[in-house]
Amino acid sequence: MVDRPNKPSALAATPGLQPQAQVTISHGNSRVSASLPSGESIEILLYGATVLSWKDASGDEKLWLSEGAKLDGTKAVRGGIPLVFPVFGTAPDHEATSKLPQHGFARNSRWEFLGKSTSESSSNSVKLDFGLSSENLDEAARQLWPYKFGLLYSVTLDRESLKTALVITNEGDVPFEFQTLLHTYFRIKDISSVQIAGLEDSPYVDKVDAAKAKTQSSDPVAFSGETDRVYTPAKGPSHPVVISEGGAAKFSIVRDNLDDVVVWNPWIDKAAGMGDFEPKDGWKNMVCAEAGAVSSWQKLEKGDAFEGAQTIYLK
Ligand SMILES: O=P(O)(O)OC[C@H]1O[C@@H](O)[C@H](O)[C@@H](O)[C@@H]1O
Repeated sequence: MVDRPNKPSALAATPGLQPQAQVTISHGNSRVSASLPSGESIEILLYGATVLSWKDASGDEKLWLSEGAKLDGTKAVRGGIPLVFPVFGTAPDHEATSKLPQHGFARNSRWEFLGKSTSESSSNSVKLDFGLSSENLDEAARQLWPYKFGLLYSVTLDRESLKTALVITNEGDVPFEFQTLLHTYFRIKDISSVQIAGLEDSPYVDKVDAAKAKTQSSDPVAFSGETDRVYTPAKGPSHPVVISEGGAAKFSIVRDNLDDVVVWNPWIDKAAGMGDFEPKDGWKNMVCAEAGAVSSWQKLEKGDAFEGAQTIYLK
C-alpha cells in the first residue's frame, strides 16, 4: 500500500467540528446507551426507563445493579435507578392508588425513547428523553389507576454528573394525586464505612421501627443494620446530600422540587429474602439514597404539570 504523505487528518480534528456524543439502541430495541467523546457513559432499559449503568471516563461503574436483576421486562429492575410513580410503597388507605403494586407502575412499564439532544456549545453533555403516558399502559394497569397522564423523563449525562428529571402532566379532566421517587442504587465498596451527610437534624419516618416519627441527630447517617427511612431534609432540596466512604465524599445529590430523601439498605436478612438480589452479600456494596416527593401527596389539577429532578455530582 502506498503511503500518502498528505493524507487528510481525522474528521474529529477538523476545526469547528467537535466530536459528539454517541447514542446506540441495542438488545432488540430495548436499551439505549450514550457515551461522551471523553468516555463517560450511561445505559437505560426502556422497561421502566431504568438507568442500568453510569460509568465515568475510566469505565468505573457508579450504580449498583443486582446480578440477579430481571432485565427482560418480567419484573422491576433490582438496581440502577428505578422510577417510582404514582405511589411510594403501597397505600392501602389512599383509595385512588390502593390497588397499585408496590412503587406503582412506571418501573414496570415499557417507555418510549423520544430522542437525544446535545448542547450546541459543548460536546461534554448528552440528554436522552423518554416518555410514558396512559395510552402506553396495558389494560390491567389502566384499570387500576384510570387517570390520564404524561410522563417525560430526561436523563442528562455530563462529564461530572448525571441528572434525572421527571415532568408529570395531568392530561385528563379530573385532578389526581401522586407520589414519585428516583430510587437510585449507589455502588459503594463497603457499607460499614459509608456515611450520608445533609440529613442532620431532619425529621424522618423509620420504616424499620413501626414507622415512628424521629429526628436525625446532628451526625451524618451511618449504617450498622437494616435501614429504611424517609427523610424530609431540614435544609431543603438545594442543600446537597453527600455520600462519603472512608471519610471521602463520593456522590453529592442536589434535588429540585423533591423534598424527601429515602435512605435504604436491606442488610443481611432482607437481601436474603429477595429472589432477584445477587450476590446475597451485595448489600455491602450498595446504598439507596432516593430523591422523591413521598411524605405527602402531590395534587395535579387538569392540565397542570409537576417537575422534579436530581443531579448527582461525582466528587
Ligand atoms: O423491593 P422493592 O419493591 O424494589 O422496594 C425496595 C425498597 O424501596 C425503598 O424505597 C423502600 O423504602 C423500602 O421499604 C423497599 O423495601
